[in-house]
Amino acid sequence: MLSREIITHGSIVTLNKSTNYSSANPTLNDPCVPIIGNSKEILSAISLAKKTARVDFNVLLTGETGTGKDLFSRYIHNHSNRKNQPFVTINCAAIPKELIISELFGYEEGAFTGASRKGKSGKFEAAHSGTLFLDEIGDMSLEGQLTLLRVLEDKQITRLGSNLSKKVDVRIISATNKDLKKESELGNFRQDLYYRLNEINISIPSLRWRGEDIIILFNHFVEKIFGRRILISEEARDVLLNYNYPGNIRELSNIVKRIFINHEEIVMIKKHHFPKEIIEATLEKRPANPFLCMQRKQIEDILHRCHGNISESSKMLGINRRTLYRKITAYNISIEKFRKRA
Ligand SMILES: Nc1ncnc2c1ncn2[C@@H]1O[C@H](COP(=O)(O)OP(=O)(O)OP(=O)(O)O)[C@@H](O)[C@H]1O
Repeated sequence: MLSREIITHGSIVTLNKSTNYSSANPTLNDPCVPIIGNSKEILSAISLAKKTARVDFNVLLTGETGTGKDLFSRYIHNHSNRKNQPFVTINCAAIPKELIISELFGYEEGAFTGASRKGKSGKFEAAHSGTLFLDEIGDMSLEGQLTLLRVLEDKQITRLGSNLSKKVDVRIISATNKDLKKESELGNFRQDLYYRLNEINISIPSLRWRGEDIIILFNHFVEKIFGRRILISEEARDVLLNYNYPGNIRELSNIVKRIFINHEEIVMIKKHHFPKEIIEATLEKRPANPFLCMQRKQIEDILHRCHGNISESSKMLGINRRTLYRKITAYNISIEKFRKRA
């Protein structure tokens, strides 16, 4: 088994291949799209995305802002047999309501005031034989939704101002951070379109629920932004694990950028290097991050499996013995009850 020593939060830890943050991640070296993470939650989303890629079903990606929906849409395309064909994206929230139809389906010369002389093809034509990613689909107007539904049913488009229909072969991936089912019940989103788009749903987990990925992703962004690895103090690690990340991975990457701007030369990331509001947010109600509750359960499960043996448990958890003892004390876990079972 490959093993090597790295230093985390000030102490030397021997990591085997399955606990090293870079080699443990099966997708890190993926030539297509690196989706970083090693938590059960993200691995199962990746596995579903991979399976889905092989078939031509429409996919609806759901998840909070910054969780990686855009990344997943590219991952699916890059793993599909359309990978050498166009991947076209449209952000439905960024386009004015009155322009969405012409953006999607194109227009002929003089179709409306301001239409260019030559006319223009739309995103559907551009994505022909490839994938069209409809980002923020929950923000599309009802009129746009109706036209989209017709195209999905007929598999042909008609440019604005034209009588001619064209066949299109496009795989649709959509994404939203809204609860589309609820929106359809409220009448804001067409139910028939919702079911058309949601042939497969992939829900991308929020970062706060992917506790073990927080440090992996943090290290990834540190390496990417600083261009080197940097140690993390134990207190800094606690800040990272305690924070709630409403902006998810985008926010985590921004935190690293802010540390870089203010402390480019540091050799260890310490608590006071974090933006003030992040530290303050973690001081409020504990635990701010529901992962910490899970962490207790995870530690108890491993202690149970190892009959309370600290060395074995710490190896399985990928932390050193001292850290495990600290956590056992902090969570007030009784090791004795696990030892009795031995
Ligand atoms: N698992 C991941 N590994 C590495 N980088 C990631 C991961 N997930 C997201 N990112 C990065 O985080 C940022 C936000 O991701 P992305 O734009 O895909 O999120 P989103 O869910 O589409 O956000 P929004 O709903 O706001 O459009 C991007 O820079 C992306 O590369």
